Amino acid sequence: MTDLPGIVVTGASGRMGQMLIRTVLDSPRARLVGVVERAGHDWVGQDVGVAMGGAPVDLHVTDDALEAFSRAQAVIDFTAPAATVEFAGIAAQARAVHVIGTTGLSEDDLAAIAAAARHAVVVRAGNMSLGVNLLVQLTKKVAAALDEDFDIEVIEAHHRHKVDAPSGTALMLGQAAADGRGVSLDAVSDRARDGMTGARKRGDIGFHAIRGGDIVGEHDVLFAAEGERIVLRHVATDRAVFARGALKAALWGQDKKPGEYDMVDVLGL
Ligand SMILES: NC(=O)c1ccc[n+]([C@@H]2O[C@H](COP(=O)([O-])OP(=O)(O)OC[C@H]3O[C@@H](n4cnc5c(N)ncnc54)[C@H](O)[C@@H]3O)[C@@H](O)[C@H]2O)c1
Ligand SMILES: O=C(O)C1=N[C@H](C(=O)O)CCC1
Repeated sequence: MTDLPGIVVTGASGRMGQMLIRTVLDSPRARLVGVVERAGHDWVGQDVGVAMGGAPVDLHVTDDALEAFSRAQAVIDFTAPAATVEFAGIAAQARAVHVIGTTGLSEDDLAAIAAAARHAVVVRAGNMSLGVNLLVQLTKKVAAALDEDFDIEVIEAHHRHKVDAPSGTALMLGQAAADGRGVSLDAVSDRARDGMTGARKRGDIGFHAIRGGDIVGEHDVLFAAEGERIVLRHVATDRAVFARGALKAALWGQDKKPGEYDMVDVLGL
């Protein structure tokens, strides 16, 4: 039992944090050795089982990431960009696999994570579900097969609390479409249409973000031409799909060399 990889979950009280804690506690392949929340949060110091509204699990929420990570083989982190950058440095110091689900990371954030990945395994993906990572591969193939007579638009929908747009998943899908076409996403990305925009530019990849209610995550990649269109769609109805993927990544990373990996590597797609 004690040989099972020890996992720390950060952002314990969050939507994903709670889902991850349940997933690790229920897993026969890993043990939960720490749960981290931001300093000042009222969960800090509480038994996490009780804080989540259930029975005690004899594990208390801490704001001391350094101490928690030092006892872990992997850290699963779905928090916020500033926290994730800080955790990347601490996980690298502890030589723990850092599984990053956090989205909305800037170029500077990504550079800091790349620096940490020189010393430890980092697995990062804007979406950890099997379905979306398959959709990424399909998007690349369809984009490669079609020419610019097909306009590509990525449409995503999420719950009202989401703070970043386009979603990490939408950016993965847009990147896959651009890769399939052999173009730079930065050069063709069209993210904001409002007012007298002029006609659509041939070759652009458009992004649209819907926010409302409790939508878990929905993504369409639309290929629209004269007389026909193709829609590739993924609908997540349960955050468990992201948590299962993240735990798989944490276990997969145990015997890998330091470096940056994604879910395509983990799933062997
Ligand atoms: N990659 C994926 O598959 C995937 C899936 C779902 C969500 N996400 C991303 O995960 C992130 C979190 O999503 P959520 O819906 O759970 O958000 P949330 O707001 O419910 O949870 C974030 C948690 O992180 C905590 N936090 C913030 N700063 C912290 C710090 N310094 N130390 C410790 N904890 C800290 C917050 O207190 C909060 O509990 C977002 O970026 C979201 O886009 C990714
Ligand atoms: O709920 C969120 O926030 C989600 N974020 C990821 C994204 O930005 O794509 C994955 C889906 C859910």
